[in-house]
Amino acid sequence: MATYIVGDLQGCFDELQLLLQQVEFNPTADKLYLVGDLVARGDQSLECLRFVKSLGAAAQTVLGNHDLHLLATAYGIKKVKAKDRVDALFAAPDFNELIDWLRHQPLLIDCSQQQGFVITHAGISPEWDLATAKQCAHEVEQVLQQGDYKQLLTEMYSDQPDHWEDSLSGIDRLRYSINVFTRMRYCFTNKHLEFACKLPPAEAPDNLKAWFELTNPLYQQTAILFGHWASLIGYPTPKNIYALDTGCVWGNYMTMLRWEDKQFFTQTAIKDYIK
Ligand SMILES: Nc1ncnc2c1ncn2[C@@H]1O[C@H](COP(=O)(O)OP(=O)(O)OP(=O)(O)OP(=O)(O)OC[C@H]2O[C@@H](n3cnc4c(N)ncnc43)[C@H](O)[C@@H]2O)[C@@H](O)[C@H]1O
Repeated sequence: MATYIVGDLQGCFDELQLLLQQVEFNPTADKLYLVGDLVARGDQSLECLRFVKSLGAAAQTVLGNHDLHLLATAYGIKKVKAKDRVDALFAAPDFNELIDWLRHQPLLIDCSQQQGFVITHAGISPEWDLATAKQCAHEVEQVLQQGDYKQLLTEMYSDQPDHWEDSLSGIDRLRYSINVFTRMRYCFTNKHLEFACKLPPAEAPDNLKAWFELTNPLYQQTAILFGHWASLIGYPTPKNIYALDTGCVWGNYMTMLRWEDKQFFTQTAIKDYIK
């Protein structure tokens, strides 16, 4: 049995299949984890969702910002962006089923006890320990799965609050958590979140630090596997920090990590997705 973790798909279904063939993935014995953003911009979001759902217990994903945005568009809260190329998904007979399945996916997968890693789409706040991260993920998942998820998807679009306080409550607390788990890249040195910069660290302003370069004992205690940040490609992250989005949809490649021996497998983009 092997454990594989793959970076952002963003509708790049063929590259995922080629990677799975490369490692001879066996769904009856192996496990596939996904760091989220299964959809948007690539041309096969429908196939990606159907495939991951069809794997059942052999696969598990977290939610990314594009996945949450898809949910918002599916419930009529936001308009579909043409560049997201999700027309085939919206026209599919199993659309509602796929959207319902997606809404029930978590923000955090915790394998720290058994295998020594956790997975989120963007990262874990420099202001959280693991217990707080798990609690915050749980609170958002509860609303998405059983609460007023339409209201949450309506009110999640803001960059505030940009820092954590234990006293945060209501939509502010949920929004901070969503932004950390699905959108974070940079922080100021005081650990406040910054969302505008999407540059690679070498080109970022001096007053910004990648979230994982701030001080948090958690970052040494367990490995953190994440995606989201395509321009991080080639950046030497610290031990324990695994950046798996290598920008397939932007013309680079898709990355899959086999956890047991830490071997990386890659598949170059086979199409020009962003024209
Ligand atoms: N709570 C919330 N608040 C607000 N919005 C929310 C939200 N929840 C969901 N959303 C939604 O999130 C979606 C994405 O936001 P956007 O803001 O539209 O998209 P993005 O930054 O391009 O994000 P992406 O996740 O695609 O990041 P990536 O690193 O691949 O790409 C980032 C950039 O890196 C660049 N890039 C990629 N590879 C690179 C490389 N190798 N070198 C340099 N740059 C590179 C790309 O050109 C690109 O511009 C929107 O639909 C938005 O509505």
